Amino acid sequence: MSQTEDLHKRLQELRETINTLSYQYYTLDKPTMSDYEYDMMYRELENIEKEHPEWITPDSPTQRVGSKISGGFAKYTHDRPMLSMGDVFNDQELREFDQRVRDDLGGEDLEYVVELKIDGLAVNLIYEQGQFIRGVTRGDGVTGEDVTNNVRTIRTIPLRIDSDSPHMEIRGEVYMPIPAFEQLNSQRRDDELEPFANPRNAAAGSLRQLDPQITAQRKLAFFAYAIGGTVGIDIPSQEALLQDLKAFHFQVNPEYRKFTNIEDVITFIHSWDDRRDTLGYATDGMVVKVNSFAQQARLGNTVKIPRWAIAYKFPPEQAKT
Ligand SMILES: NC(=O)c1cc2c(N)ncc(C(N)=O)c2s1
Repeated sequence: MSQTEDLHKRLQELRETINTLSYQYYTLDKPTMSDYEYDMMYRELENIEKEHPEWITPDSPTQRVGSKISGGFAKYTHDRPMLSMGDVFNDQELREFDQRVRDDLGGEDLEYVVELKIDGLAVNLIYEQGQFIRGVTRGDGVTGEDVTNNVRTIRTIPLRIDSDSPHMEIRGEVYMPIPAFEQLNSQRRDDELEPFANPRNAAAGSLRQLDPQITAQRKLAFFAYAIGGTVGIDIPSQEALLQDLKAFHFQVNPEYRKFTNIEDVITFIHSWDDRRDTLGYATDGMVVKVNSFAQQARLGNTVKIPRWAIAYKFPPEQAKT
């Protein structure tokens, strides 16, 4: 093999290895290499790419932080609308949701998957042949803002996934972990800037920066939880989808559970009443979904919201005295 071919092979090894190390460090929170070794590999990759810019690919870890854009964000229409969700605020309304679902399904057996509702901002990630192509805010559910360069800086979002689907839309929530939020606000107070009111506003403000260098410093993260218009893969249920998203190396919130009746759903929801503030990220409720995608399709959606899911909203947290 020629020296150039050797060098190109080394670049490809470094790119794969560093992406895997980032996944273990940021998504699994299980670093497998010292920072020094990581930095040496990263610098070697940067040096080879400087010598051969023609070898740079969008999924290279050096491509996470792009350049500032001018003139605001382009608009992008989602292939499949990002629906909002009906809200309920008490147990009785959860039981009424369950009754409606069972009536519409003619009394057949069903399962619910219950997930934490992350208090961030919903984004749509588009992958083509496994390559991260575009990140779009939810916007009005039909059209959002193209914030690709900023989404690219989020370390828990893989730049490449192991799928040859020509088009895949992964949906989830960009959020700011509480420690990052508190550190950011402390810095803003030192700089005599207005602190962010809550982690959701901080995440939204950070994702809508025109300069990705600033977004990259805000320590945003992403929980994947849904799939949009997708070509070529057939997933039977929400539980299977969450397992697939995890296999694609997305961060999937681990606090989801599956139940066959609404009383167990209610018990699980209330098990969070006094321990939400131990999570390290902001939540504003729980999402209850019919697990089977076939049953979801039969239940369908109204214009704005699914008939197969409901969001239980936690009561506002008591102001800390
Ligand atoms: N509006 C929506 O459809 C959703 C919003 C959210 C949210 N903020 N966090 C988690 C989930 C989830 N796990 O499904 C959903 S679904």
